[in-house]
Amino acid sequence: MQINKLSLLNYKNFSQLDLNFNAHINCLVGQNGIGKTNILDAIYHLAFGKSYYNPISSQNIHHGDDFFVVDGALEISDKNERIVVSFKKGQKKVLKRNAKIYDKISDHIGLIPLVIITPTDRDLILEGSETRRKFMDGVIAQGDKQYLETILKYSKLLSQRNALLKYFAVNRTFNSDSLAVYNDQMNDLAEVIYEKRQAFVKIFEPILQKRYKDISGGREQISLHYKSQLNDSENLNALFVEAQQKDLQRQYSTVGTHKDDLKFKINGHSVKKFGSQGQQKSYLIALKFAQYDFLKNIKGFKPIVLLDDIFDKLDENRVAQIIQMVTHEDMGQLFISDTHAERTEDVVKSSTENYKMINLSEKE
Ligand SMILES: Nc1ncnc2c1ncn2[C@@H]1O[C@H](COP(=O)(O)OP(=O)(O)OP(=O)(O)O)[C@@H](O)[C@H]1O
Repeated sequence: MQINKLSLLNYKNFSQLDLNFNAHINCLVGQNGIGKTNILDAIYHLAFGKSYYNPISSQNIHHGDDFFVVDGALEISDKNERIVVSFKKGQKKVLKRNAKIYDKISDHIGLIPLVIITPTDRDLILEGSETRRKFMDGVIAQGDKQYLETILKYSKLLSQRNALLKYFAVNRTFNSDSLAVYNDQMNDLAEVIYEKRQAFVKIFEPILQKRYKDISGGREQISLHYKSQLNDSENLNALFVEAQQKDLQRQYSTVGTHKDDLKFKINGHSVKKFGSQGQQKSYLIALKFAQYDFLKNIKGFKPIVLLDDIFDKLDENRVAQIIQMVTHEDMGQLFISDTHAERTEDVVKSSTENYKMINLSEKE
């Protein structure tokens, strides 16, 4: 699996850009604000049909223009593939695979397995449960289409149920039958989501523990726990009955798999509350590498890895360790962004000769 060429039209700060990539390691270098992250984000677009950093498509169009195109030439399982994502203001985003338009962008997810490591990953530890759910859903969905469809349906029903609760409050009315319609449908979907998340954590935890051990030298024991209101309840319908008064009062659904979370622990204690900065960073990198292993296992080929700006945010030892892991394991295609060309080249060169430096400052 590799990206051979990327062409951008009116994408963020690039009016037009054509790049050819190395099959192994690509170092995107150049000064701050030159567009290194934007190129990684364009690659992310090819895999997910959307930006990792900015979900508002119109803001990804180059200022002053009214459309963007991200066009990639790839090789997937020894077949040439062309993926094109385009967006015009006021219209629906279009995603094409070999000139054929997808009916739903979600049908594309999983074709290009990809792992992105960025300084914002620390949100996974520091922020609320939504960030961790998104991470978990993203990993599972890349290998399981039915799961993706189920969470999309669940989240649509959740919005409709919340709208109904609001409607009851605004109109001072209540109809248990109409609420039951949502409860029943969400109950069935929640059962699937719960089972698949449970199964995922069971497989993922030992992979994560192994990665953490390799990164930290094996001093501490880490764990990953799936927390769900469904752990202590028969099913979601039972939870809905218990929470009905609260839901009506608050005008939104207070129970369900949209409240699930992942608990990260080191030696039995919360990584967020008790982990040192170094332990938190190691846990995060282990999570991302475990994501890589998990995807590689289910896909049967190596995912693409994007490393955004990690030199500035991680100490050099950790970065060198990541690059070594990547090169020694023959990891597949890797894209690294950094402001310092020499720093990146030195680290990469010490592990492999198979790399390409792409200096964006020279492309201006
Ligand atoms: N829609 C847009 N139109 C034009 N320029 C944009 C748009 N969105 C972002 N930019 C510009 O892109 C630049 C940021 O690019 P990017 O984040 O990729 O830089 P970088 O090379 O990764 O920088 P750093 O080294 O600071 O992380 C900024 O100059 C920003 O103004």
